[in-house]
Amino acid sequence: MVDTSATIADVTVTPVAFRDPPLLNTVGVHEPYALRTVVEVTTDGGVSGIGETYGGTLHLERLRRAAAELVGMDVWSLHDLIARTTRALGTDTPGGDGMSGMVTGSSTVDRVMSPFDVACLDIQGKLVGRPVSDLLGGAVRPAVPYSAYLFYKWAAHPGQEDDDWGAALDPAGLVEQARRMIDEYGFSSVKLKGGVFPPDEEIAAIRALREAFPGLPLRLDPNAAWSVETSLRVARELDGVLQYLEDPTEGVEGMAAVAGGTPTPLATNMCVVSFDDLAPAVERKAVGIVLSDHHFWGGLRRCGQLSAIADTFGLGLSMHSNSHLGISLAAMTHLAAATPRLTYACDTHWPWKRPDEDVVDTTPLRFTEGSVAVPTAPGLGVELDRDALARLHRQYLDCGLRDRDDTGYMRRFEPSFPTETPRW
Ligand SMILES: O=C([O-])[C@@H](O)[C@@H](O)[C@H](O)[C@@H](O)C(=O)[O-]
Ligand SMILES: [Mg+2]
Repeated sequence: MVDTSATIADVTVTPVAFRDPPLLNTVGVHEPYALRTVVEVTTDGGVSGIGETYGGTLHLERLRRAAAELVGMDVWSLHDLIARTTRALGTDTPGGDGMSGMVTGSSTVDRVMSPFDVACLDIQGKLVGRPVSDLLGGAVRPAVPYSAYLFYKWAAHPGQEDDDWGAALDPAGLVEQARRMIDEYGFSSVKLKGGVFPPDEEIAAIRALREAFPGLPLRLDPNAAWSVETSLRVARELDGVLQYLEDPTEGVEGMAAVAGGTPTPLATNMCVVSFDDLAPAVERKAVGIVLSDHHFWGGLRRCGQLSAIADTFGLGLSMHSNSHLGISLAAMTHLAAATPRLTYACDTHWPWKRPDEDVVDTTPLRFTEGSVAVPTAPGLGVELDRDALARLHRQYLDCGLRDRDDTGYMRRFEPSFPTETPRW
């Protein structure tokens, strides 16, 4: 019999930075670099696996604490991973979610253990010669569809030359952005990050997108920038136009009030972000669709548990994304492929990343007709490029950014940029 036993002998935790365009959202604007952390787990037998997560200071410090606790762990034990991460964190304070204030309240243990779960699955796959999707129950689709993720954006970071995408600050600019993204990637669903301009301007943008792309499902996500009343008004105006409306307003109670007044399904990656949030949301009928995200739901296997709960209570599943690199795209693709309930095209910030900046060779992750084929090589199917990792780590050291701060960056250019919620 093949020996598949493996104990963790070493864990490295490396923060990296990659260039990011000036994408606008309700809390501000993306800074010139997005921060991530790459973890590499190596077994006593010399097999290594990789994972990727947020890059903020507090999160990084927690990852390092957890990493030290994992040496000696059996790579097959999810329960020991949970126990060791919990022990490493002790009674830690909340925060460190790496999402610039847009998602709070996710479980710290789940966030910290997530990249290690991915790395352990990568190792397990290599040990048994099977792709990660097989370890998650098997792929139910050969390729995973992703959605075009539109952002209002400036033409350039202040003081820099215009980037390749140019500005998108009105309906025509967004239609042009969507057209290019669809032409290049083949996406067949479209999401607009809203909460940036007054709701009537964003309604006009959705109408322009509907007219330009008649058959494509459309989603709008203002990251809880609206009151219940505004949300109900927007939902009424866009009745029948949206596939779902994502986080129009804050909190389970607010979302329940909106959900009760519109036939448009509501989705969330803000008010249901941990297992503790599920019961109240189900009880209040606050959301129809949960955007899973293995980075804050505890990794790929914990997302499988989320999917079982969604099955039980009839919740739809979609997938959330932040700015990310290829390790996460591979992990998201394996997970989505092995989650029958996940029937919506997943979010991804991928088109906003420059193709020449990554820590893995991204060839296995090419988009065809808006989808990424599930990698079939053992493990995640992507390998760490150590030179590229060193380059992006150097960029992290040099760029000076240590925590995502969309609001602070915006206020350098618009000192009176508002932070009150709801904004409209
Ligand atoms: O990258 C952004 O600006 C997004 O707004 C992101 O931070 C959100 O977490 C996300 O995409 C969402 O769906 O809420
Ligand atoms: Mg969202």
